[in-house]
Amino acid sequence: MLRKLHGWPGLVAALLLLVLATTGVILSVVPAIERAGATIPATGQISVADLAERVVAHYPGTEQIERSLSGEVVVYYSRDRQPGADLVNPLTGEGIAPYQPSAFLRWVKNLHRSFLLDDAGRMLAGGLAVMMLLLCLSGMFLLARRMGGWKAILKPIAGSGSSRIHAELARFAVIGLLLSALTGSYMSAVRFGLLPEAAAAEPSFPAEVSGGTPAPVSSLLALKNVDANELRELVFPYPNDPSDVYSLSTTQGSGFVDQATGELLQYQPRSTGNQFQHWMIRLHTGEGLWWLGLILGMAALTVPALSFTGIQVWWQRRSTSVRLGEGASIEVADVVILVGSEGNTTWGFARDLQNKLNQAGKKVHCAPMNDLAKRYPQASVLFVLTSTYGDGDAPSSASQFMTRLEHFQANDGLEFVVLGFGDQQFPKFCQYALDVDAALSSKGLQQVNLVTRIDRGSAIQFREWGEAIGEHMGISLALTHNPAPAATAEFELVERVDYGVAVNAPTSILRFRPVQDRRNLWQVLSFRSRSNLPSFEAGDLFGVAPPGDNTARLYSLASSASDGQLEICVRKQTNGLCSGYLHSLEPGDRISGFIQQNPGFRPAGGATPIILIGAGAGIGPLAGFIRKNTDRNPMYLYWGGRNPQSDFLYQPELGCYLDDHRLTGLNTAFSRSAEKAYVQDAIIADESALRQLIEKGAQVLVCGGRDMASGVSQVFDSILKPLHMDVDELRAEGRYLEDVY
Ligand SMILES: Cc1cc2nc3c(=O)[nH]c(=O)nc-3n(C[C@H](O)[C@H](O)[C@H](O)COP(=O)(O)O)c2cc1C
Repeated sequence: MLRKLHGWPGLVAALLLLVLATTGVILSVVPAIERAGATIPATGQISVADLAERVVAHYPGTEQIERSLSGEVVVYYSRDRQPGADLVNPLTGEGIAPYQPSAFLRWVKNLHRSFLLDDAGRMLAGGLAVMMLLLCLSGMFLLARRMGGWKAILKPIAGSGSSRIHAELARFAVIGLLLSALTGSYMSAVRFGLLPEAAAAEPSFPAEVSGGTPAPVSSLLALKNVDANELRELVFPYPNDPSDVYSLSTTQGSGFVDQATGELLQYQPRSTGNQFQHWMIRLHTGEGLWWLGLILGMAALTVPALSFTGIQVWWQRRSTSVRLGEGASIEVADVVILVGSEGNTTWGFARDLQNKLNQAGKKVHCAPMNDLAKRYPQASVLFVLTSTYGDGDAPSSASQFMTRLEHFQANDGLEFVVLGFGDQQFPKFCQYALDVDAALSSKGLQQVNLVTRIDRGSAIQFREWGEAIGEHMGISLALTHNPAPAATAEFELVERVDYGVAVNAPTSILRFRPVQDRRNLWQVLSFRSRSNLPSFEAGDLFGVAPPGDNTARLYSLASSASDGQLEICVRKQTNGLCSGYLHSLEPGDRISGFIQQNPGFRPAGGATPIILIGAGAGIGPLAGFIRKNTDRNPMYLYWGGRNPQSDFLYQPELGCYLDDHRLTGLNTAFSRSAEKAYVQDAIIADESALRQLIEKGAQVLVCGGRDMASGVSQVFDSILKPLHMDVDELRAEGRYLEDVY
């Protein structure tokens, strides 16, 4: 609801608000410019009587003196029967320049007030001010929710992209925008009679005046008693008319002054209501408060960017908001999927899961977590897919889940699986999923496996989770959802190094450089780089689809963006469509591909010892990690190939890395040489050294084929046994990472 209240008015009003904001920015600097050009006497330095005397000395035909809240003093006079108006110096009364209000500023003011449309336009502007007020208030609550509460509102904002820029800008500008919107709404409401207008202090003309000989203006007591800085307006009596009076208006009130006695007549102070109204106008215009004007102007300056990023966020949410039908009813469903989502991306994953379960013959019921039923009589598995929001909190479609869970009755044998969607950059990574997992366990449900945490919508992690769950359920669960298919870019092969042909394992190191294109307008506006290429690290993935096939294959990257090229290590598979295509490339050939981040497979930073294990082409990302180890942290590589003469991938580079200590130790095993050993054998041979490293907190990264990885994890379980640990435990601590295919 809050989000709808924020989104729709924002979208409708964005264009008109841009007009209001742009004109507001222009008008906001006027008080500061006026203030900079005005001479302001010190308080108590001169009275209105002094000011009038000095002005009259230079302008004998003075009819009126006006002082703006910014301090500009204007005299209206008549000379040789011609009316004139000049800006004057209040200290000397001398003219500075003819007073010529800017026609451009008048036009801007009219555009700001009424879109140049009189009352209809004023009503529209008033409506927009109210809308802006709603946007500011709903936005403040959304921001507080995003930050995990009001107390955290000033903390650094996590996240990325337009949503983060929108939140940063909004936090900076909200007070200024709120003030402009509130005062603007008030002024419109008063103008259209929705709020009472406080009567202005308008004293009635005095019934009696002394009618005596006019005294010099400098001697009139009522004018001597008022400081010049308090003056708003002094209208002079009609010349040679002793029955006329001075009309005086100050910041405090209004009255008349007898031109002979100097007595103040019919004085009326401003009412509190009038003062309030006056302040509301000043707070809106910054008149007389030049610094406030500038603050309001800076806040208004953010409106175009807020509109742009707001529309982007709205569009992203819309394009990911395709929900599913509920599918099977609660009564008959044998699988239930509950979804916790704030920004809708989790629904895309849920849809894929639901489709694939349906394909496997399951009757699936899918609903928001807030719709948790009291019972699912036929269900044997409950999936909970949830994101985390705020500071480890529930997303909006799960806000009621924990309360509803208290009344939930699980049928016997109901198993559950929690899949968390989050972002590793947040300190409480997938915290809400962990909380839900603990709550379901405490209800007596059986956990299928530990919570899996998906980082930044990783399609790979989701696919791997699906494989594991499918295996458990005895069905094929080939999950393919990818929330943001990456934009492809063109790459040119610059170098290839071939290995392994003699041992029937053709493997090539392929090095590409991105082909630079001209950026289109959208890329410029959204700060995209020329080649569509995001920043990447070794271990991230390069996606390529072979000609005539839309499905991309993913290859682990052996280089990072700072290397200026994209390096992959590819083994040619028998009948492999994509690996065959890549192996057919010659330097100068071009291909298109994309980069997908894989933050779940990176070595921990700092002095933590790193154990790298791989076989065959799995060495690619591992070689990339070693290349980047310029801090010379302890790094050990265990790698298995076929024959040292034929497929010892990266042999020259590894020699250099050992020499310059980027690599601390290298252990190899070759299956088609005299030793006939696999990488697991090299690991076993080094068992006690590895155990010591693990005791020191080492992290293990494994890359290569699935069979090799499962062999390695078994070997590690045996190595860890004397430490009363196992691979699962290391995995849960983020100390055992795998990139397998
Ligand atoms: C304001 C905000 C706060 C977030 N807080 C967390 C958090 O505390 N922990 C976390 O792991 N992810 C956090 N995330 C990341 C989201 O959980 C992640 O992007 C998720 O994929 C969003 O899924 P949804 O669009 O279905 O809500 C946050 C994201 C945003 C925008």
